[in-house]
Amino acid sequence: MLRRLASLPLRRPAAALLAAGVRCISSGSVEITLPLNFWAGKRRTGPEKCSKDIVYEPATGRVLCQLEPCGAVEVDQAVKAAKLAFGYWSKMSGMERARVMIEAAHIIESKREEIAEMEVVNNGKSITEARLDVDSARLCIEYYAGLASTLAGQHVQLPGGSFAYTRREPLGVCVGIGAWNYPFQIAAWKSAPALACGNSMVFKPSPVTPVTAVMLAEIYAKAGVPEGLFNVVQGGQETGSLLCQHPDVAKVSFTGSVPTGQKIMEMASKGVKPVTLELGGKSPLLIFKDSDLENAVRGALMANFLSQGQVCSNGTRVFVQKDILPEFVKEVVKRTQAIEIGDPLLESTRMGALVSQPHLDKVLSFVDRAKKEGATVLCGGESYVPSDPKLRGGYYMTPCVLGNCTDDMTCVKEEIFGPVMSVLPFETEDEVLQRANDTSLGLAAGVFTRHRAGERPGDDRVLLPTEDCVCGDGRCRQPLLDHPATASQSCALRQRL
Ligand SMILES: NC(=O)C1=CN([C@@H]2O[C@H](COP(=O)(O)OP(=O)(O)OC[C@H]3O[C@@H](n4cnc5c(N)ncnc54)[C@H](O)[C@@H]3O)[C@@H](O)[C@H]2O)C=CC1
Repeated sequence: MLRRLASLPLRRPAAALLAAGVRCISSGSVEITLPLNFWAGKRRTGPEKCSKDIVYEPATGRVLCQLEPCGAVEVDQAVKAAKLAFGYWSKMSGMERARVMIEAAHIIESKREEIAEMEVVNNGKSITEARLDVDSARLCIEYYAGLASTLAGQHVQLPGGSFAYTRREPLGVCVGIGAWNYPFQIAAWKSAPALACGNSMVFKPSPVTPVTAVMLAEIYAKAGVPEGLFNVVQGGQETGSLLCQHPDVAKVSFTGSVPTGQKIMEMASKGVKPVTLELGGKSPLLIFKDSDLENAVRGALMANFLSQGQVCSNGTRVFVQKDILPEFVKEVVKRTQAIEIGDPLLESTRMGALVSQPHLDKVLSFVDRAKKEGATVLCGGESYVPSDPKLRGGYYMTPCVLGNCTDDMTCVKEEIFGPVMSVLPFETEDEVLQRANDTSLGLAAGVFTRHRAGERPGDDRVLLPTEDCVCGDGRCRQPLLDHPATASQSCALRQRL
């Protein structure tokens, strides 16, 4: 199938690829020469005199493009454009805004493959995952478009026939700062709620993955947002700081690491600006002996190896009840070793490249440290060189399962942000809850069991019932919908049945 990238010149002519019957883009074939900044409705070049950052293609290690980090002048131009657009957009009704956003969602749908391919080229994740990221971005825009026309204030009756009312007003120019693991999706997740409420946005992607946010800017423009409503400025720490400190910025929404989040909160506090921070995690996954092992194994693989393990909410501390530990570990290792690593643009690939060479080195150094601290590498944890010569410079590693882990090890305490699973045995529920919660990076959590808490065999703790049971036994905790007993039957009868 031929897919032509409208905005991104290809190194190899599309016709040649079409003749060969392959997709238009292949790893190693893309070079980006168009400017990656976007404000006031157009792509813009960065400052003339600046030291350029090199952006690499993770699958091959090739140079993809050069980034011109924006300075104070460019940041100011983008914020001014956003301020102007805010004047128009904020006066539109929610329904009018929703119409434009729905149009943007349709355009994303029609360009799904094109966007997903560019995400793969810039980020290194597999094409099957990148397509889902694009879908999630579109769904988010659709969802907030749906909310736009429901935003309303309140009317409050006061004594003596007086009344008060509240209005929901947009803040103004919002800044979005994104991480590199979900570049397109983060840009959509930040802009959709802001735009739905009548705000405008200046978005700064990670300098490692600058490419697809500007595609979103073009999509919004094509959908009909006012010029300057969604802008993209490229750069790293300095550009980000300039945005956070700009006096015309009303709010900052950030996704990234905890240390950067702390700095952003500090900067925003000087201007008394609200912030939304989505930061790192070291989340627990609890696998009880009564769980469906097949489900639990699949869950653990997904919670550790999706996007090469570069997911903030990954369940990287996998606590497994001792009784099933050998069986669980055997199955997890077998399936981890079977994960197909390679060219992220191939449909068969399950794990692509990590985002950069420094990040790969960092993840591998965590594995080394784990070994020194007494963990056992049950599989993987090594750099990997695919057989395809064009991929030899890419940033690949074999997914790793670490056994013999203890709670005090670095691999268990710190966010690795790579394909490294730490397996930890446990005996009782109370023990595992205490250990799972003993972290300053508790972003998410997962549990595999066939019983809800309080229902596990041998667990006599009383839980507040969520639904009334029809059987008349006050101690019954069976949820109504699952209950096989009728109103005339007792729980004892149900148990005998
Ligand atoms: N909770 C969540 O939803 C998510 C959290 N993350 C977290 O992000 C981290 C990985 O992403 P990275 O890009 O390496 O994080 P990072 O914190 O290094 O950078 C994130 C963004 O902040 C910018 N930045 C850096 N210093 C700044 C400063 N002083 N002022 C303003 N902006 C600045 C960067 O240029 C980049 O755009 C991980 O810790 C991960 O857990 C990633 C995705 C989702």
